[in-house]
Amino acid sequence: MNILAPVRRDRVLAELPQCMRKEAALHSNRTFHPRVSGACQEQRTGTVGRFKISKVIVVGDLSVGKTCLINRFCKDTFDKNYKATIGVDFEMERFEVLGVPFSLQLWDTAGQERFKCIASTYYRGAQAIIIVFNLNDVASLEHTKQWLADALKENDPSNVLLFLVGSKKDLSTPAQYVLMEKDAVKMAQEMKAEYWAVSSLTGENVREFFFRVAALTFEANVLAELEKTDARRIGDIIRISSNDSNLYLTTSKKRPKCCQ
Ligand SMILES: Nc1nc2c(ncn2[C@@H]2O[C@H](COP(=O)(O)OP(=O)(O)OP(=O)(O)O)[C@@H](O)[C@H]2O)c(=O)[nH]1
Repeated sequence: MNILAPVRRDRVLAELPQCMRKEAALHSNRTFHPRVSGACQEQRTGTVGRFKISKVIVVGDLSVGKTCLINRFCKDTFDKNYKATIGVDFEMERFEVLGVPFSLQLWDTAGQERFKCIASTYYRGAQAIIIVFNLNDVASLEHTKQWLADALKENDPSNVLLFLVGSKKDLSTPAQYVLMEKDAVKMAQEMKAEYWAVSSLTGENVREFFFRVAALTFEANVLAELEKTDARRIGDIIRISSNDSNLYLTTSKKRPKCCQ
């Protein structure tokens, strides 16, 4: 029995959302990996779509706009007053990707130094890390390296997707933005992260960004699931062939003379 309500119609992804900048993207393919779309069509996505909830953590300096970013996407609200996050908070978002249900757990963590030790205990097990900086504050971009290093201490770097997000785009003039973007794209390339610029006040790029996070996390999950199935199959083949050779050995007495 399915006790969950249907996925909201505006959380249905039928195509791969595109990156913002090709130079700083996790990949710039136009469509989902063919193995992933094939597996979805044939309903061979294993635990993805049934039990799997992917954890996404959002880190970055205090007041860069992490809570506002999550609230704009999940609740379509914006609060102009600053209320520090104490420790952590989280929101669940359900999607449907290529017909398969998929859930993200978005963890909003505290940027204030005094709450950092509480927040960092929740970093473990992330499948995606979103590092937020303020597009109008160069220091917050510089600090993203440290936020990433801290988050990666608790996670396997080869198994996690990274996103570098510049916030408060509405507050920069076009000229200021162009300058900041250059540094941000360079930073994203160094980190092997995908770069986005957003405004939670106007909503610019917020939905596009989270759709991209959901799609790429989903894609990585399904590929991992397919690799597990491949490994199991290879294991079976090795087991069967070793059983065969045992059979061969036990029946070796019957081998024709020419083979002995
Ligand atoms: N103009 C503008 N202000 C924003 C935007 N995003 C956030 N703010 C403001 O920036 C302040 C901090 O936002 P938060 O989302 O609370 O920041 P945070 O990163 O969660 O802060 P901590 O919880 O301390 O880590 C608030 O006053 C927000 O209204 C934005 O896109 N544009």
